[in-house]
Amino acid sequence: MAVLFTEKDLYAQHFDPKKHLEMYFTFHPEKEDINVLIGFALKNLHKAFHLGGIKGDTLIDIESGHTIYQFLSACECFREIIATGYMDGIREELQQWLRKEPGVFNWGSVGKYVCELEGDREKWVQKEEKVRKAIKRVLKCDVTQPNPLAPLSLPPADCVLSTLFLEVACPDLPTYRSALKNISSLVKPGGHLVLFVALEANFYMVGLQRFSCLFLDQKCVEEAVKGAGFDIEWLEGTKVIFPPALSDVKGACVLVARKR
Ligand SMILES: C[S@@+](CC[C@H](N)C(=O)[O-])C[C@H]1O[C@@H](n2cnc3c(N)ncnc32)[C@H](O)[C@@H]1O
Repeated sequence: MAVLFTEKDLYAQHFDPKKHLEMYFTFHPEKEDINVLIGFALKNLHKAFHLGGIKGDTLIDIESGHTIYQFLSACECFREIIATGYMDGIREELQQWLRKEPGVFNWGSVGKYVCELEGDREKWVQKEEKVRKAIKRVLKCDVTQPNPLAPLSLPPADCVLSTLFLEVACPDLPTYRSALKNISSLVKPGGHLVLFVALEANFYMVGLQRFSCLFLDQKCVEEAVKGAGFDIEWLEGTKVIFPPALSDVKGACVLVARKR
């Protein structure tokens, strides 16, 4: 029997953000396979923002969820970061981290890794504050809408970022392509799109709950990005092998594209 693609409702009811962070976002010697994926993302986001010179006034992150690793390099390059999320509960998780509430996830191991890439592992405390200061707003976002931030209408941003999101939210390629076009409307001509994508995956687990992924190869992603009005400047890919019970993901890529 065909497995149905995970709908939003299942995320609202069964996605455990704390478990997700514990499982996928702690550097641990015993989690070498998972470390490869997060390490790859951090190195390439560092390459895009710190070394690549993508900078400007505003960066919009599409479906930040409850994570902040995607801001660790970008916070040095933008005056304002707008975080977004579809679900109230998930946006609240991020707000709790911003308010430094007790029990929030400790991003120390991930943060220190990025600080080390920037030359000083010990500046993590300052970096954490910088991320908090840079995130000026946390907005509702729905990528199925032509203006994903409706009813707000914001000036087009210098950069739109999205990490590990569209492939878990879009059940098929037409929906994926259309969501990328909707996201594209938020970027100014000449502005950048930065994507971190899980490739060739059908599912990933959070605790005992299975969540779907749209199976994408690199070519599908490249074509969708070009079709949404961007020229790809660079793309870095890697192979990934996870414990089979956790996810059947085979690879990942970070790409940087510029809007025509
Ligand atoms: C794997 S997390 C990605 C979050 C973060 N950007 C990251 O890099 O880890 C997936 C996020 O997508 C959201 N999501 C999943 N399906 C969705 C859908 N159909 N519409 C809107 N959001 C969805 C979930 O609430 C969750 O926050």
